[in-house]
Amino acid sequence: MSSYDEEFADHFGIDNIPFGIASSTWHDSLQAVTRYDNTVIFLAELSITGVPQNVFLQSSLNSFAALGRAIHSLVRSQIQQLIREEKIPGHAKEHVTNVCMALPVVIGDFTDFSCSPTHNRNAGQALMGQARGLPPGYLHMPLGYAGRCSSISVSGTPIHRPRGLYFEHGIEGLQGKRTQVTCGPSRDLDYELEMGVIIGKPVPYGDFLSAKQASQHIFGFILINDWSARDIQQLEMIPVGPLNSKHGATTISAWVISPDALESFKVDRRHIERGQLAPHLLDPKNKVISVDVQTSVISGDISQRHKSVMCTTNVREMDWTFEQIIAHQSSSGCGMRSGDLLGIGTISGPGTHESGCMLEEFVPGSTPRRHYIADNEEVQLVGKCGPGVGFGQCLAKVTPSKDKSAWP
Ligand SMILES: O=C(O)/C=C/C(=O)CC(=O)CC(=O)O
Ligand SMILES: [Ca+2]
Ligand SMILES: [Mg+2]
Repeated sequence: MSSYDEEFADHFGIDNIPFGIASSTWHDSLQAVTRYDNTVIFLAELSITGVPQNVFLQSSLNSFAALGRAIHSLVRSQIQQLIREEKIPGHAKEHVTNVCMALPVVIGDFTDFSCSPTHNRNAGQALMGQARGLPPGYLHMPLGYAGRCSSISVSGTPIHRPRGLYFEHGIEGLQGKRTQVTCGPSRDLDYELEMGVIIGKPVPYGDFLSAKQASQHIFGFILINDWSARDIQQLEMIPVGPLNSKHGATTISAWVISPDALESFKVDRRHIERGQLAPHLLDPKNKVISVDVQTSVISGDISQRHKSVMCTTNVREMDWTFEQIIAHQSSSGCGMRSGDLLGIGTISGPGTHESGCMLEEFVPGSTPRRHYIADNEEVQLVGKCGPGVGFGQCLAKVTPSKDKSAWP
């Protein structure tokens, strides 16, 4: 793992106990780990009861996720007890900079929702040049689109600038005249600050969940950067939604934060003006998780790293909860597998510098602080709930497209 991960020791106190997948010189096969402070603990080395022996030696957390919340809670509390009693054996521990993190789960399906009213209003206007208002379904159900799994990578993995078809434009950007179409590396590569939920206990095909039942199927939460090539998106998304603009890359954070760790950071949700909801979407607890999230763009090389904070906001700004997006996704009877990923959408608040992506700064009439992401720049997302509980970072560098040619 990069030395920058050391900066996040205070996200991983005794009240967190996240789950991840890692290898190291001493543990050369990928396996299940947790993190306490700056120590990564290899779970197969611990005496933990209540789980099948080989679960922690697998190269993904899917089998562990499938065991359900009662087992996850039991394992978490046993780890906490071992840490408190200083009974973690030396050979189970490695410093965070000596391990290599991998994708925590094999993701079979990825859906990305769009639950921020601010993002919905601004993104449409910036892409199309005119105010659109909220889409007709927006207040009735969480709206989403199918993502792609083959290009999801773990924090620290460089991404390639996506290539595709888009309207040729000059400095006037996406608002320029939209006539000539070209094909080449995207010129308007953006990030999207998001959080996602990973499914634990599966939902059989044909069954569905209400929002009230959904929490039993949550394995945990991660940060997501839903990289978005805005020029490609502008040309392709009408009428069936984004495809290659979103599929070129998605970066997720390495540590899966459990619902148990987040329980004490639940707050009352803000009032949302909308009509009656379908019964499966009712969430009578009316609580949302409060996570302070931040996006930064990092330029320069290792000797002179310059970081600009682009956005600071909180996931409680969203109009739908994680339980509601799970309920909605399952309501067709599609079934859900352990490891499936559902993103909540770009987290944008209403205030200044609360936009979870750059596109929103390009709404006609506003003055963006900078252009989209250049090759060799890095984008860092960070999520923190409170003392000892956070997500660490979701970091990735943009490298040039493998093919830099342009057509025609
Ligand atoms: O609303 C639009 O025009 C654009 C939508 C998106 O970019 C899709 C998306 O990823 C939504 C989100 O992250 O909230
Ligand atoms: Ca998105
Ligand atoms: Mg993406």
